Amino acid sequence: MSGFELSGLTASFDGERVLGPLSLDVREGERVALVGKSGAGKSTLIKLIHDRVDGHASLVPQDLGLVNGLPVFHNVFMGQLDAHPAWYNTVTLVRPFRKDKEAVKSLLRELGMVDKFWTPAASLSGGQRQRVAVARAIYRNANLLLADEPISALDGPLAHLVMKALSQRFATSVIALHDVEIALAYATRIVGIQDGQIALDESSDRLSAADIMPLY
Ligand SMILES: Nc1ncnc2c1ncn2[C@@H]1O[C@H](COP(=O)(O)OP(=O)(O)OP(=O)(O)O)[C@@H](O)[C@H]1O
Repeated sequence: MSGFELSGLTASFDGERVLGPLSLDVREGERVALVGKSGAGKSTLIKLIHDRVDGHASLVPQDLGLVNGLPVFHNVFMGQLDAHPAWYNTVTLVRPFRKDKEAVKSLLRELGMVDKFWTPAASLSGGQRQRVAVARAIYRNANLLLADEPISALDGPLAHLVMKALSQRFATSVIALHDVEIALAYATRIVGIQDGQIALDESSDRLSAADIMPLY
């Protein structure tokens, strides 16, 4: 699965509708940025898409979902847990295979994190944790990327490094981004969420930051 066509997307909390009903079709090769103010419904939409594509996506959740007691290597390896039999994953916990170590190392090198290979996730900074979650999503190697604010803890150059790595690896993606300039630079399509509805849906080359600001 890479693109998708979803309709009837809704979410409610405590009986109150916070999202939808809305439809979202994403074609293969589209890079969609979800923008909108805090609380608009971006995270909820990403979670719904993830549920509806039945896990056939690489996911960077907002809470990252790292296992603090495990080193960076194992956290990244987790991206491919379901690609291996249980015995392989159990052996990897104690004595990882060389080919997996090399593959994870090369990814971490690209993200400027190779020196943290054996560092427990609990000892990482916020930006380092974010890059581990990004590495895990890349390592999973799905055809679709779903990411919720994957660069919110990164400074300018690192934010660009991560966005470039994600753009190179995933032809099709839906990424919630609070940085409008980055959204315009990396996405092919901007979907603006306001009060749980799609308030803007436009090709990014037809938009400027000023067109997006009314959403905030
Ligand atoms: N677990 C929850 N329980 C109750 N309400 C929730 C829950 N999760 C989200 N909401 C509500 O749903 C709405 C949409 O939240 P959501 O996290 O999707 O927004 P967002 O656009 O991702 O915001 P942010 O940019 O701050 O992450 C908000 O009003 C929020 O308060």
